[in-house]
Amino acid sequence: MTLTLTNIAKTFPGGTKALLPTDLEISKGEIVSLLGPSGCGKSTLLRIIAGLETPDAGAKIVFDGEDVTHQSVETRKIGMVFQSYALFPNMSVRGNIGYGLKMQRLPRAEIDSRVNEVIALCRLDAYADRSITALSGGQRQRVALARAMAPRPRVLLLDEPLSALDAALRGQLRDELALLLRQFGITAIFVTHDQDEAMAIADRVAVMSQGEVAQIGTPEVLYRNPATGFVARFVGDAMPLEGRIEADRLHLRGGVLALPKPADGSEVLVRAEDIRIDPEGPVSARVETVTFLGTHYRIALGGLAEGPLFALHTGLSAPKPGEDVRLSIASEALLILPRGLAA
Ligand SMILES: Nc1ncnc2c1ncn2[C@@H]1O[C@H](COP(=O)(O)OP(=O)(O)OP(=O)(O)O)[C@@H](O)[C@H]1O
Repeated sequence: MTLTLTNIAKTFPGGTKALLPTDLEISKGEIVSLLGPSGCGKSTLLRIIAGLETPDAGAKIVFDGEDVTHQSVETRKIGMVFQSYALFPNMSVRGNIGYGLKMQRLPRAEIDSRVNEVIALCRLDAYADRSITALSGGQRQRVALARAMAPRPRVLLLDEPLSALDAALRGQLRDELALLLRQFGITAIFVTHDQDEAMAIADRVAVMSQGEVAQIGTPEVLYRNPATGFVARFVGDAMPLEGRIEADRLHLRGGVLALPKPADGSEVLVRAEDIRIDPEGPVSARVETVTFLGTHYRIALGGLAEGPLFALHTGLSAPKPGEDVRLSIASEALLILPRGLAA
């Protein structure tokens, strides 16, 4: 299903502008993530698509050429998965998945066949007759997904579906969810505030800030070509380099860096993986802390900015806290961007 959103805005009573006029086009089978900090309006946008919230006048929501702007939640034929799962604890897995189909009064045989189909797809065969209370968080999440998919929705909406899980399980389920959504081939919109999750699951990510889509693109485009300092910070944790810009030179406390182009009035940012500890480097800094993380060391460098700047360092050894080191940053790795509106 293709989803076309035009001029979607939301002003809550009292005047809070949760969402400024937004346009978005999502292709058939595409998975789009709405990514942004708390309060940026992502849930509001999702709830408007679902029909749980009414947009301001002038909005248009079209599902495959059909205007659904004024349709109720039920007639939109969407599937939803929430953080809390909202499963019925006293029912079995099978009972939960079939519940919506029963409400639709589908014939028994049809219900059974659809329930079996999603149980197999979500690899829940071994748990089908268990009660929900006898499942792990990850298994419950798969049941919630299976239940949302059983009525064959036109679009699947997911609101922070992994946020109730612990960190290790989240990582595993993130990849699993990405795979399942693609197997379903369904158009899906996924709300999260976690950049790794958005990048792992979505074909395109819409980065939101203060009620607006700051940038939409593939994870690679957002990472390599962020449009603003805000997007660069949010996707890939770019850090601002505080210094004085004079044409194509950035004067830092510890030295001068060459910029790829004149940057007066812009913001210069860098990512931890692009800072090299290099005895020949043009900038000096002091090592504050060193954290060994297995694949690399994470080094906090002081004396460059107000707060520390982090560098990822690979190799068999690392400098020690208190040592003075020299750094280099390839000029093409520096991000020169308009100052982010929501820094
Ligand atoms: N029912 C409401 N009445 C008034 N203001 C609301 C209502 N719901 C949300 N808001 C406000 O609208 C803005 C956007 O909220 P929304 O829930 O869409 O943000 P979000 O990006 O999903 O945040 P979170 O990640 O914290 O859920 C916030 O400032 C919020 O306080």
